[in-house]
Amino acid sequence: MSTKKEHISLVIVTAAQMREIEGRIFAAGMPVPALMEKVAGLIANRIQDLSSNFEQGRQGEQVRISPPFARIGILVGPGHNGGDALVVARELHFKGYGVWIYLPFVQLKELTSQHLQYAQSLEIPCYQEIEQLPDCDVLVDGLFGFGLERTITDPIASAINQLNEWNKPIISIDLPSGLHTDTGEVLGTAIRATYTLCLGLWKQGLLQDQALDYVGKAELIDFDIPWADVQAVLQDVPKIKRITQATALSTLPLPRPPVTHKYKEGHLLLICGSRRYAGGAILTALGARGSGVGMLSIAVPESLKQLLVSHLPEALVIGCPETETGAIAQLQLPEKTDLSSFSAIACGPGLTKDATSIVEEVLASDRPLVLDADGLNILAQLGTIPTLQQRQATTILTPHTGEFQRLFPLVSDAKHDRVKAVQEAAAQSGAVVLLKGARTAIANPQGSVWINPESTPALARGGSGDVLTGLLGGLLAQAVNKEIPVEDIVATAAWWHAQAGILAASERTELGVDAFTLSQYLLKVIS
Ligand SMILES: NC(=O)C1=CN([C@@H]2O[C@H](COP(=O)(O)OP(=O)(O)OC[C@H]3O[C@@H](n4cnc5c(N)ncnc54)[C@H](OP(=O)(O)O)[C@@H]3O)[C@@H](O)[C@H]2O)[C@@H](O)CC1
Ligand SMILES: Nc1ncnc2c1ncn2[C@@H]1O[C@H](COP(=O)(O)OP(=O)(O)O)[C@@H](O)[C@H]1O
Ligand SMILES: [K+]
Repeated sequence: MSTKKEHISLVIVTAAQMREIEGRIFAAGMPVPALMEKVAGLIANRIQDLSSNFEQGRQGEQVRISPPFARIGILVGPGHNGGDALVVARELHFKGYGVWIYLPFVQLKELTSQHLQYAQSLEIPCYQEIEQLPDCDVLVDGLFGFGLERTITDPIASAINQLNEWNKPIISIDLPSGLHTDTGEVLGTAIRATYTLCLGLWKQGLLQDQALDYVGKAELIDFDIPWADVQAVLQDVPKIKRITQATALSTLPLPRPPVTHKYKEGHLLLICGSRRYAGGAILTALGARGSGVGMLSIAVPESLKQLLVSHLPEALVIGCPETETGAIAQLQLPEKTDLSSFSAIACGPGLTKDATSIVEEVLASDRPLVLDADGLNILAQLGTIPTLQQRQATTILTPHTGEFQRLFPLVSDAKHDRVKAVQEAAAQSGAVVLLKGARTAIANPQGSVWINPESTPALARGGSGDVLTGLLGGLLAQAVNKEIPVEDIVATAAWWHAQAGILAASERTELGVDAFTLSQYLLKVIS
């Protein structure tokens, strides 16, 4: 992959940014029709590749969907998304497919109207009513792209609902029609795509959790947007980027220097577990082990010590005095050790809310700190923003949506726009915030955001977050004294964790990825 292509695959844009980039290309002399022709030609080729893979059983037989058998329905909207679709219709017609157009609009943009006129001159049938569209093998959705700003109403809304009910493969051009380009919100109703061919640059809405039921498998159609134009538009605004394998691997502590020792490779202190939640401590520790951290110390209630030692013989397990309820009552570190002895601290999984004083103690330390689970619930009780304002060192918070709402009740709704919510939370708290979900989003206080674009619902399972906390803590400890931005390390952990889930699910199904198994797949991702 060329450097430019690598850069392009990282970028995430809003509709306004895309329009500005597009405007620069046109202002530089690229004719609008030429760009549409180029883009739609690429889409038509990709649809040809994809549609040959859709097989449909008819009376028990398997039929390959390729010319001259294939019947393709093209859904055309009034703007340039519809223009793209009409060029695709024409190209597929010439390739020998049976093509039918559904176009429920009268007012079209000029270029779209010209393409319609030509398609009609080729005698490609065109219908205004969805009922008239013959039975098709595949539908191509060019109703709306990034120009959609208003809620879709009838009759288009009913037509979209009906198209979804047909259960045919649908390939959406740019984004599934009906999704808000930035938030991924459904504007009334939306096409449920099998594939989404995103044009030029990734649109932010495609990476928001609420869009995922509609997006299907998403891929980027690169049409050679000049990098200078992307930079010119994006340089002054907070950068929102996709985590890729290349970005994630670039911050891994590999290769190790030949001359080193265990403390140089990071010393992580985990503080986790209670009598009630013993397993969470083991899973967090296994995540930390997976990170390769040089030295691992684990503070647990005394009654869990033997259990932890038997699972992690390499770790230094610190048994602490416990409360009546079996939570850690006091951090009793070994002689000559205090919190400043550690490269990083990860605190929270399985603590219960009875460990408030422990969380206060780590918050008061000058060490980089990951807070998760009960660590976050306790922070919320202490008062997130005023408490974090006292901290000088790095803090990383790793909430799921429920924890996020408890931590940041005044931040805008994380269900509506996760990217905006995580940006606001990081800006207000000064922490790096990782908002868990199907598309985990990570923000730093300056507004930079990483989004993890690939994961698996196999991870929606108790304990998988504990593995992430340990893994992240281990990577953070190894990065101490290295000049890697903290949010990049957090992004690497999120990517690694998700990839382990994907790999495990591919070998064991989505039901086979318990948190222990997940921890065992971490190494396989990078080896
Ligand atoms: N960027 C690039 O580099 C390239 C972009 N390209 C393509 O252009 C697409 C963007 O095109 P676009 O700007 O024409 O907008 P698009 O998404 O087709 O829809 C807007 C139309 O819908 C209408 N409309 C809106 N809401 C509505 C509603 N609720 N119900 C009914 N109507 C509604 C709205 O009408 P109006 O608001 O004026 O009434 C307007 O006419 C982009 O996604 C990509 O496919 C490529 O060709 C080349 C490279
Ligand atoms: N639908 C999903 N798709 C992908 N990843 C998911 C999904 N649901 C949850 N996850 C991931 O699984 C992990 C769950 O963490 P968390 O909610 O803290 O669980 P626990 O506290 O039980 O360990 C997070 O990393 C989250 O991003
Ligand atoms: K579309």
